[in-house]
Amino acid sequence: MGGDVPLDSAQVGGGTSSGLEAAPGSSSSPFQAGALVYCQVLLRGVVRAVKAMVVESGPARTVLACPAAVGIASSGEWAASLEACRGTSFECSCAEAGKSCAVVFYDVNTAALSFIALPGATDFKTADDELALPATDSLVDLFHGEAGGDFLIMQTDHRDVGEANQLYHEVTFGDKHDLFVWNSVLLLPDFLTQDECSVLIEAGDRSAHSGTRASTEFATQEGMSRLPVRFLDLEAQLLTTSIEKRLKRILEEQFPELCENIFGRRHIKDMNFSFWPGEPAVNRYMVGGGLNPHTDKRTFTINVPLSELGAFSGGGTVFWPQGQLGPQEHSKIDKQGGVLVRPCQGTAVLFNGSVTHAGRIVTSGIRHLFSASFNLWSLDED
Ligand SMILES: O=C(O)CCC(=O)C(=O)O
Ligand SMILES: [Fe+2]
Repeated sequence: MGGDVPLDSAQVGGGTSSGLEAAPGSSSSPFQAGALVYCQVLLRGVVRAVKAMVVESGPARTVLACPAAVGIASSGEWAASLEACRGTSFECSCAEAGKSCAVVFYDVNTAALSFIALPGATDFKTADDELALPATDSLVDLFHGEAGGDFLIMQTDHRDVGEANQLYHEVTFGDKHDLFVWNSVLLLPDFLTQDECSVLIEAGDRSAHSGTRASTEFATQEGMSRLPVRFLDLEAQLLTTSIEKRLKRILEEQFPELCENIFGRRHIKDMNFSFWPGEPAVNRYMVGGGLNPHTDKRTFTINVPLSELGAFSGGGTVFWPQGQLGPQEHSKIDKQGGVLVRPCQGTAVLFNGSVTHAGRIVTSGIRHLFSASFNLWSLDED
């Protein structure tokens, strides 16, 4: 099962392009538009070194153009061919007259970039497989024109190449961060298998179609429902019990210090869950559906995207730095800012209950998400 599979990869989502309006080449960013940079990208356990060109740079987030060969296909997998990447890749002209190459745009964490060439980095190429460099002006125009309407996500890793086998990945935001505790979201790739995701999606759909009572707490508008697992069929309920156990096991085995810090003990397998009412749930977002900024008010939240990335557009979870607003001030949030995390199916997204976050509106398709916020308690507590 997913939790027993070695977790050898990780992903980070990018921010919204509109949240990236720092002037190109702004003094707080080391990168200038047009600079060639390198980074590693990760998806489903595969690490790729990538040569990329800066389109817009900012202190925290940078928009990159990458060779289309590292694009993510509509299935959410690496695109094996340009064909598979169609819809997300763009033709642009190259510095050398008369040539063009296909690129994909991504938002990345600026900390993920370096000028140091990475071994085997994927290069920009023309359709005839010749090496070529995109022309900066053409990229900037393309990004603001065709690509700029929506952002694309790069799964990046800003650890050293040698550390690529880490079991989890951390997305940080805000000036200061501390693993899970402050401005930090943890991602566990492949936490659920594809089959497990399907079980929950199908049970959620059956429940939605049969008119089960569903909560719309925090929902932006019609089109979103939270379907409590306790109203789903038995298979989904049993699976959820095993997911709960899997999570405790992984936390205890891989994050003992974190457990001590947040639950007051290193051994948590025997502790009991106290969930937010109506959770665990399968959230179901149809077109127009999303969740307004909120906090989950429990110690710990686990969200797992159940749908494949290609099943919907829009969507993903946006996070805002902590400590800027009081607990009831969500309406003051600049919704254009924030860091978007939009990992692939089955990745567990873990964060603490005081992080403000929102479910970004789905613009096509249907997005399903497993969601549970909880405290842990034990009878032998003082
Ligand atoms: O849709 C999302 O990504 C966020 C879900 C969420 O925040 C919740 O269910 O409380
Ligand atoms: Fe939430």
